[in-house]
Amino acid sequence: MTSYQDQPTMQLRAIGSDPVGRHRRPGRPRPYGRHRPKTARLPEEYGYVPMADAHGEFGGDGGTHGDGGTHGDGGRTSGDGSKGCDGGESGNSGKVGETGNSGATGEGRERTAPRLTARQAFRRFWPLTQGDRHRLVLICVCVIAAALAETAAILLFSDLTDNALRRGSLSAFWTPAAQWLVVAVLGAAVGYLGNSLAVWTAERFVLRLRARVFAHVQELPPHFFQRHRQGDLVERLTGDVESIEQMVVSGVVSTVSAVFSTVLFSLAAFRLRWDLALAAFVLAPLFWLAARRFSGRITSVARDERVADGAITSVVEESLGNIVLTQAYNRKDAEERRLGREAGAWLRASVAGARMSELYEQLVEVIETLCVLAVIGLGAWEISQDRMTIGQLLAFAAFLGYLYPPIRNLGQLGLTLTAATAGAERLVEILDAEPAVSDPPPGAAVVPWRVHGTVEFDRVGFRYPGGDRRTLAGVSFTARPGEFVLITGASGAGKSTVSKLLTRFYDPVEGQVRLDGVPLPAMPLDFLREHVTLLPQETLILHDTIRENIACGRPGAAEHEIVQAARDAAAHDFIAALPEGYDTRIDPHTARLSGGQLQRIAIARAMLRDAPVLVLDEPTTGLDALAARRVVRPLRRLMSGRTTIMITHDLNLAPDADRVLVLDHGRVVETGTHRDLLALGGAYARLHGSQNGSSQADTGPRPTLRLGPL
Ligand SMILES: Nc1ncnc2c1ncn2[C@@H]1O[C@H](COP(=O)(O)OP(=O)(O)OP(=O)(O)O)[C@@H](O)[C@H]1O
Repeated sequence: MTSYQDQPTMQLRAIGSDPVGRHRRPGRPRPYGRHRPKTARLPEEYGYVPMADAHGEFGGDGGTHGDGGTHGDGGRTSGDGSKGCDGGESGNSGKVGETGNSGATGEGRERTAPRLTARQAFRRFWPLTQGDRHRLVLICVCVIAAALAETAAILLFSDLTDNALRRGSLSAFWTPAAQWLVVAVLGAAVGYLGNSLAVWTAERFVLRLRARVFAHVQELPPHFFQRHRQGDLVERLTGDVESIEQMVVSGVVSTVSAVFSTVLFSLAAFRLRWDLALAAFVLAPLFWLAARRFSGRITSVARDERVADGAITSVVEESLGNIVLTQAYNRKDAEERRLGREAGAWLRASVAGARMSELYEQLVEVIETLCVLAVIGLGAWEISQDRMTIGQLLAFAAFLGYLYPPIRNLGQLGLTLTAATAGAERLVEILDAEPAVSDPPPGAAVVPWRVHGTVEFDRVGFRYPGGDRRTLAGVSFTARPGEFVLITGASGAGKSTVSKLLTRFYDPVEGQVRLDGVPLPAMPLDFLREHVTLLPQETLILHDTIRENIACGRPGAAEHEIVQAARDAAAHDFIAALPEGYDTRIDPHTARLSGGQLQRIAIARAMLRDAPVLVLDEPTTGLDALAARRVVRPLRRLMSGRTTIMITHDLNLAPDADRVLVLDHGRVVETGTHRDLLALGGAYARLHGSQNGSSQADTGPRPTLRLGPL
């Protein structure tokens, strides 16, 4: 019979992940979906736990010393607490179970994500492992080989203690010692290979998933972004994406590891002492029951925490984006309270999660103690019957230190998976959001042609998705190549909506919009947007150099073309005067350039694009009179020879228009030239009069935007 005299002295690596964190190092993610550190994962997360952790569950070190995970959590909780919530908040930190609603209490935090089971979430994201499945298979082979090596080492250790140590025979030492060494080297080799591959595969999965979600987000219509806070979307693209990796790649590897380790270690246990092994297994289902009991609550806390993470990012992002408003209106305290509220919700969810994790840990600890007591009880009886020595019993008890972690991990893995579904739900919500428009099916698109620039709106009606009323109804007009059509009307009349239909952010629900007689949905989106340039109300600036900001109008443009576009936009002089010239980095909130200067950079970009149709949405909004005057000249150059649809309240530009359209509650109520409409004395005359402080008095031209020679 095999016997053990002492603890194993060799550092065996127990295989199997430990997702709930008994062996967790500080900073390692908890199972209920707190997002992972941004660095590469620790090898243990793929199923390889170093001896320092595996040791001591039942061995001399005892469980308390191996409790790095607890300290890790503690450190993190306090560290995150400093994010902005005061210590007093922790007094509210919920009891376990009380946090179900905690994440939904803060302002603007909605839970709109669909509910998924872990299985549905897994099925949804598993296809993304395509291309890396052969690596996953190889990782699993490594995991199994490592478990085999571990088992062999356990058996060789028993051989050594039985034959070399107990009998005190050195000659019986050499063969098992050499075999053990070979097994250890092989185990190290597959461990290295498996871990390296696992990190590579997991990171590739994260990369692929993020790219996929990001690509999808970029196709979503404007109303999606109006309904979701930007910070929350950022959180989904970072933290949630990473939590899904835990479910898919690490989840599969950890499951294979735990299952094989459990089976192999169990076989080894039965081989060593079948009666003690039976006693050890009798209470094992309790691990599974404990995990089941906790899974629902952990998912709920995980959801709260993901939502709270998104809310914190949103508040920080919104506050910093609105820093002028904050400072000018003394809103510093209000913003701090806002962040404090969100951070408080996060703290409650986080602390509840940590407590639940800890509760589960301690329960598992008690179950393990019960199992060990069952083994010791049976062993005591065996010893009293002279069928066993105390050394053998202690050796078997030490062996349980290797046997229980993978069994326990099987239960914990369930928790990790259910927790990761919280992140999956939030990503599925994005992925299921439909783009408002799509390219024509392959083969159905019209053949690209040389666009002349005739724009037609033919009885166009439109309602925003989810909107309760029509924004546009029966809108018809035509702008021929080179014509300048000005659209005006009261605020909310539907003017900007016209620009969104013309650039196909949405399709009309009635009627058609056509370019050169071709309905917009019949041409590829890229083709349309190459030929219709939008200069929206807010100046669009990339976080990049001025050169790149202009060049993105036509990627690949030569330097002299960029400079010429800047000259035409009256931007070259102030750009050249900057110390770094065209290499000056700017961003949307840049203080180095004025609003008018940024607008001229946007005009230079449009110049370079050289599209036959131009849509200008309030091109001078937000600029003072001087800046607006400086922008008008380059605008004249830009508009020259192009079909221009200008949306504006500023009727100073109207005398130059070939046609003026007046929109009211989504309908065209008047159309004609500036002079005709003033003479008509209707809606246009009233708008014009209110702008100029007189009614119908001024019928003369206001030569601000003459499209004559440049
Ligand atoms: N994403 C949206 N979902 C629902 N309704 C919307 C959406 N965007 C705009 N609307 C509504 O459509 C109507 C027309 O909006 P639009 O922006 O076209 O008006 P506008 O004439 O350009 O106004 P302004 O001159 O103030 O810019 C408004 O009542 C607005 O509330």
